[in-house]
Amino acid sequence: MSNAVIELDQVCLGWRDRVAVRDVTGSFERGSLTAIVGPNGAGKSTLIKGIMGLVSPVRGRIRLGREASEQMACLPQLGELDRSFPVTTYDLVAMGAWKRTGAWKGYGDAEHDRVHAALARVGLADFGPRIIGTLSGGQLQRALFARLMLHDASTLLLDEPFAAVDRHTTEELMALLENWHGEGRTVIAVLHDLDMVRSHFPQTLLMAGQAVAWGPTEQVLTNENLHLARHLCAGDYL
Ligand SMILES: Nc1ncnc2c1ncn2[C@@H]1O[C@H](COP(=O)(O)OP(=O)(O)OP(=O)(O)O)[C@@H](O)[C@H]1O
Repeated sequence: MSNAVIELDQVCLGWRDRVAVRDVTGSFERGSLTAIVGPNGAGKSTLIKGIMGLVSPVRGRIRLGREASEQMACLPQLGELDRSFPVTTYDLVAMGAWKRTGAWKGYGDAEHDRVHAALARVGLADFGPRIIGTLSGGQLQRALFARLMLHDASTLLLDEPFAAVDRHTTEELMALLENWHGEGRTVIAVLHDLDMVRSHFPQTLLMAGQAVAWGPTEQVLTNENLHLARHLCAGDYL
């Protein structure tokens, strides 16, 4: 499968009797940095869930290369996280090491050091003991980025990583994301800010139930394609 980490072949994904993603074909190349954009309800999160294996295709195939199937990590939408769960910020971040430590092995010094380093890297050095329900939206998003660092995965999927985050935090988290890309990881992020996509993401997949366009960002985010996406998701907006 050439340099593709994830290949989609006429993928259709749905919820009960409703199709949310229709006939998407294409691939994410190893080391690429791709934004998935589109109006509300365009199927962006559903596609991420399909790639993660949380939703099975009703038609078509999603093929993961070996490194993606063994080393994939996801940053979920903030709304999908149960913030009332009584877990500390430290423990939330440490969960990222689960694949290395397993459920019973416990944490060695090296993993403790990694958690502290990740917390410090996202500006939460003193927040380890705080229960996650007491964090602001931006602080929680930083903690989720720290958890992704612990995963140390080669393929990273991020669903609206900058939602509920101020400009300063967005810039810091975007720098982290670009750093992962610079390290050769494959990064896929669902975003709404098209200016940010234009300035930071070389590849874009524009969704509107189906793939309207997929390729180099400047060729995808044309007025014509954006108009078509709005039309296909009538009633919604970009
Ligand atoms: N858990 C679910 N159960 C039933 N339908 C769902 C579920 N999640 C999403 N859908 C439906 O699937 C379609 C695509 O939703 P999805 O969340 O993938 O869109 P999105 O592009 O991520 O939207 P947004 O930008 O608003 O987050 C919508 O019509 C939505 O109502």
